[in-house]
Amino acid sequence: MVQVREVVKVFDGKEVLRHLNMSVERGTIYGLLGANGAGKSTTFKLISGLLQPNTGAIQFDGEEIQVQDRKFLKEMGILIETPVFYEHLSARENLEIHLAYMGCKSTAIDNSLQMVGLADTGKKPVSKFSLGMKQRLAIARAISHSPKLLVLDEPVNGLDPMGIRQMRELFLALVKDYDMTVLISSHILSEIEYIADRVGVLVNGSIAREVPMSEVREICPEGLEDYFVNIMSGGTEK
Ligand SMILES: Nc1ncnc2c1ncn2[C@@H]1O[C@H](COP(=O)(O)OP(=O)(O)OP(=O)(O)O)[C@@H](O)[C@H]1O
Repeated sequence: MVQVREVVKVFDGKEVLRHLNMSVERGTIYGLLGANGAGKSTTFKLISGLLQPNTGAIQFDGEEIQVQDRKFLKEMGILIETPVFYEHLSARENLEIHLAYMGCKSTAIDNSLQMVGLADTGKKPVSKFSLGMKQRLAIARAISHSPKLLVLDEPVNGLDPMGIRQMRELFLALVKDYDMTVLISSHILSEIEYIADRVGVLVNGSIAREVPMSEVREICPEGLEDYFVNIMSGGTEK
């Protein structure tokens, strides 16, 4: 569904991404890992068409992504960095505005709010939401227009353990029952380990390893955290 080919992204004269290649298969969950500042959010913004690569190309569903083209935006549900809302409006009103922008009917609002556990927030303005509630609303907004691809940068930030578990089940269900493909980053490696089909590790601006989770388990029975630490410390065998 997503093919990133030889992408270079430069900020202030510094190559943040250098010859980045990655591919995300349709109907799977891809976990993108990397240390702070490795370039995960930048990669997600490029794939979402929010940023333009300096060189290289990104294909989505066989077509080259054009930056800020609403045709691509409609196909993607995006949660990158800190989500921003109309704070004086309710969850429902925020989703109405989002769906109007996307050119979709508001019929999916109840289901989206239900899926993230915000069905009972009524007229409460977002300014009175907790951090975790805002994160849930951001997930509801990302899925509300039934995108093909969900791009989720640290989506469980601020969620309590129950919330993390609920969102984990939700992401798995979105792939299984709603035909979505998920691209996700998280520093909580146990979460990625639980849901991802494939992981990519971003080091020095490119993907150092891209492997199925089954291979990670074979190479590193201790789990994804050990696999990740091994790569970060220059390990070659794992
Ligand atoms: N708009 C920008 N202008 C200049 N530098 C930027 C910009 N956006 C990101 N960077 C730089 O690019 C690098 C990668 O940032 P990015 O946010 O993609 O990393 P990340 O892997 O998502 O980090 P984290 O895990 O801390 O969220 C960092 O050095 C950051 O300072």
